[in-house]
Amino acid sequence: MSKTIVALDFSSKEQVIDFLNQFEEPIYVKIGMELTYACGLDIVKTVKEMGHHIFLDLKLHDIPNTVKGGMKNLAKLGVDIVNVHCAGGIAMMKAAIDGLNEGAVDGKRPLCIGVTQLTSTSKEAMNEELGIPGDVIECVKHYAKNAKEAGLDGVVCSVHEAKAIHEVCGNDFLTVTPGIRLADDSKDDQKRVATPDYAKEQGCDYIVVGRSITKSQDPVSTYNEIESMMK
Ligand SMILES: O=C(O)c1cc(=O)[nH]c(=O)n1[C@@H]1O[C@H](COP(=O)(O)O)[C@@H](O)[C@H]1O
Repeated sequence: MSKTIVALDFSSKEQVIDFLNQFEEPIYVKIGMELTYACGLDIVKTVKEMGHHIFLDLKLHDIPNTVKGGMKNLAKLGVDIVNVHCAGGIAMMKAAIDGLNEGAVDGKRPLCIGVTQLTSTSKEAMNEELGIPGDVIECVKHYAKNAKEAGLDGVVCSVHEAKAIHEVCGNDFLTVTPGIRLADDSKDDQKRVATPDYAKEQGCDYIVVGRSITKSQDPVSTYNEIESMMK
């Protein structure tokens, strides 16, 4: 199974198909809000029929009853991973799992992971704008413990917190890490970034990579290079 999840941050079905047609084997992809809001959830069916694994990244964050109902319907799509914001709290995360179990296809629900602090958030922004004191790693660990208590399968965090999360929540608890940059890439809007090599060293279960691959001159060779660093 691939360790690199490619973020399909495109705005049309044609762009997605052209991009995916370059790959000879199925890969792991992430369908997020840009693509879903452009194409609707039909895009999930299209990508699934091409044989790819899917992380459906809609980051649910609402009252427990609404998240439960939303997850029940998302579970029916037969994707591999879905997510919520840990900031929604333990009751909301438990409701997400209940909804996924209710909607599970053939008794198998998607994995559910919780977004801790976005990788675009710096310590300064977390302290001053969000009003959360302390170091990012403390907040991320706290959210990860809540996610585990609620029955989630793992969290989204930066590479810099993955090791600490495995220590606190166990090695079976998934760490999915965006904010991946190759040495010569710009950071763009990301703040807590790291290379694939460092992600491997820190024991990240999956890395999420968008622009470094989708905007590469040769996406397939960049993907292969990144994937080989994670093996
Ligand atoms: O949930 C996510 O996937 C996510 C969480 C997070 O904290 N940071 C983050 O960048 N992401 C997603 O990961 C992808 C990163 O894209 P690039 O910065 O282009 O590699 C985007 O699709 C983001 O939506």
